[in-house]
Amino acid sequence: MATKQFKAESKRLLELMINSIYSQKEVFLREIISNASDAIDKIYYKALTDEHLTFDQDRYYIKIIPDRKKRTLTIKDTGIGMTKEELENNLGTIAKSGSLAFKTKNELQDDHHIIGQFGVGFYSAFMVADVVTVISKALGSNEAYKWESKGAEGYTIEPCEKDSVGTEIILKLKENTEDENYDEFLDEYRLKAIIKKYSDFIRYPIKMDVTERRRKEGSENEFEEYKEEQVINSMVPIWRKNKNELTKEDYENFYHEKHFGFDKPIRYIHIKADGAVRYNAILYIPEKIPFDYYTQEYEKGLELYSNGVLIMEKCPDLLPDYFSFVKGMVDSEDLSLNISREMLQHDRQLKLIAKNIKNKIKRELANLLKENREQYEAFFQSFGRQLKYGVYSDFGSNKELLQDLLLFYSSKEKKYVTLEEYVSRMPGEQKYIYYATGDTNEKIAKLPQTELVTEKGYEILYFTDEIDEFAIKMLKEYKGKEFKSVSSSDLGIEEENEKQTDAEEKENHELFEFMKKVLSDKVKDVRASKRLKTHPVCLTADGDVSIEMEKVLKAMPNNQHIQANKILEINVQHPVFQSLNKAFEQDKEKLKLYTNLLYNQALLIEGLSIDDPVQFTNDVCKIMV
Ligand SMILES: Nc1ncnc2c1ncn2[C@@H]1O[C@H](COP(=O)(O)OP(=O)(O)OP(=O)(O)O)[C@@H](O)[C@H]1O
Repeated sequence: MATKQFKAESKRLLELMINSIYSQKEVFLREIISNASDAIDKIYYKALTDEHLTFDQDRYYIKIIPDRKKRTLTIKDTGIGMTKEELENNLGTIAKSGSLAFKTKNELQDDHHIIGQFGVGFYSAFMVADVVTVISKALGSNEAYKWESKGAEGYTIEPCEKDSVGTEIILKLKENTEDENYDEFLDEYRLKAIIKKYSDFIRYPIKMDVTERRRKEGSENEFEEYKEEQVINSMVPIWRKNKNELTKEDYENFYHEKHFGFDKPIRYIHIKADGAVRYNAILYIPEKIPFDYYTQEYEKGLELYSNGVLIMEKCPDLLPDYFSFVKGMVDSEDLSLNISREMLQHDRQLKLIAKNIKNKIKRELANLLKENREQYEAFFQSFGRQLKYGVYSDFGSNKELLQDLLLFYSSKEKKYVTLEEYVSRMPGEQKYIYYATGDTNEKIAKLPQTELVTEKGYEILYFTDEIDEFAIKMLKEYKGKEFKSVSSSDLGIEEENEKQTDAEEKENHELFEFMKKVLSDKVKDVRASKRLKTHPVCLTADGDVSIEMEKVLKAMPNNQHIQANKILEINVQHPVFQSLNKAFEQDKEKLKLYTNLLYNQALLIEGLSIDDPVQFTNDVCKIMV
C-alpha cells in the first residue's frame, strides 16, 4: 500500500508557532542572538578545515541596535551569512534547521557548540514584530539578499546591497496595545537586562551603543549624554574555566553577580563532569538564611543553561527539598530541551545530573563538618531543620544519606554533637540513645524526666525543634542503637529499683486508683515513678505519640486531635507522697485538691496549658489558708 505524505498547513503552523510556543515574549532576543552566535561558530568550524580561512576572534561580534524613531530593533552579526537558497530553505521552511544539518555534517565535537537544533527559534521574532527583514551576505559570495516577511502570509526574497559578510535582522516592532508594550524592546536598560539574563555567556561580544552621562567640559554642574559602544555580555562563563585558574574571589564575585545572595557563601563546589553525563556546575552553600526560606514563597532550584544559554532560572528538579538552600547553576549540552527551550523533557540526563549533584553536596557538607566544625554549626543553625525534614519526609527514604549530617545539643558535652559521636561515647551497658524534648535547652535541662538518665551518667540529646522527634521516629535507630525518650515508660535502666517500685505500686494501688478517678479522662494512669529523684511529679506518655508530638500536631491547621496517652508519675520517695497518703486515709476532699494541683504542676513543667487557671490559683490559695 502506498504511504501518503502528511500535509501541513504552513500558515496555520506558523501562527501556532508564534502564539503558542513561548510563554514570554522577551525570549525572541535570546533566539536571534543564539542564531547569530551559531553563524559565527560556523565560520570558526570552517576555518578549522579550510586553510584559506583564518578565524580572527576580534573580527566577530553581534550588535544590537534599537531605533526609537523607526521603531525597529536590529540584530547584526558578522557570521557566515546565508545564500539565496539558504534563506529560502532555512527561513522559508518551518522546522528546518540549517544549524542541525551543519552539526551533523561536520560531526562537531570540541568546545564550540552550536545551539540551534529545532529550526523554529527565528519565527519567535513575529511575537514582537509585524515585519521581519533579513539582509544577508554569505561567506564566499559577492551577492547579498533581502528576505522579508509579514508573518503567516509568506515572504519575498530580492537582491540587495551589503558590504560585509554576515546577517542583519531588522524587526519592525508591533504597535503597543492595552496589554502589551512593545516599546520596551527599544529601551536600552531592558535590552541590557534581557541580554544579561539569557545570553550572558554567548562566546562572542554582544555590543550595543549605550547612553552614558558625563559632566560637560568646563562646567561644574551641567551634564550631557553621549553614546558609547559597550560589550554587554560576560562571554566566558567561569564554569568553563579550569579550577586552578580561579580564585576564591572569582567564585564569590560570580555568586554576587548572579544575585544568588548578599552574603558570602561558606562553601562552593565546582563540578566538571565528563563521564556518563557531561555537565559543568558551580554550587554554593550560603552562609545566611534567606528571609523567606522557611515559607511557601521560597522557590528552590538551580539556574539551568544549555550550551551557555539560559533555559530556566530555577530548575527545581535539580535539587532535592532537603538541599533546597543550595544556590548555583548547571550547564549541560546533553539536555533534551523542548522546542521552546523553556522546559525539559523529563529525561535520564537531568535525573543523572540531579543524583550526581545530590551526592556532591552531601560530600561537601560532610567535609565541612569534619574540617570546620564552627562553620558547620553556623550552617546547621540556619539549615539543619531542612535536613531533619529530609530525614522525615518521603517515608524516610533519605535517612541514610542525611543521618550523619545531623547535630543535636548534648546534655553532657554542652555543645552540638553528631549521632556518631554520641554512640562512640556510649558506655557498654547503655542500651539506648536518650533524648528529651522541650522549647529550649535550658528548659529541657530542668525537666524532672531527665533525672534518672542523668544520674546514671548517660548523655541526653536535647530536641528543641518541632521536627526533631518526628525525624528520629523515622530513623528508629542509629548504628543498631534505638532512640529512647526520657519520658517513655521503659527506659531500660531501672533494674535495681524496678522491684521496689513494683512493690510500691501494689502497696499504693488504691490511692493511685482514686487519683486516676479524680483526673478521669485526663490521664491514662497514675503510677509510682521509676525515674524521679528529687521532683514530686511528672507527666510521661505511653505509646507512639509523645507529649511534644501532641503539641506539634495540635498546632497544625488540620489537626486530627491526636493525643498522647498521658501517665501521671508520682515520686513515692518525696515528702509530698506522705501528704497524699495521709489525705487518702483522713480527708478525701483534700486528696482531690492535691491530685488536681499535682496534675496541673506536671502540665506546667511540660509547657502545656492548664485547662482552668482560675481554679488552679484558687486551689493554691486553699492550701495556704
Ligand atoms: N543570523 C543567521 N546567520 C546565518 N544563518 C542563520 C541566521 N539565523 C538563522 N539562520 C539559519 O536559519 C535556520 C533556522 O533558524 P531557527 O532559529 O528557526 O532554527 P535553529 O536555530 O536551527 O533551531 P532552534 O529552533 O533550535 O533555535 C538556522 O538553522 C540557520 O541555518
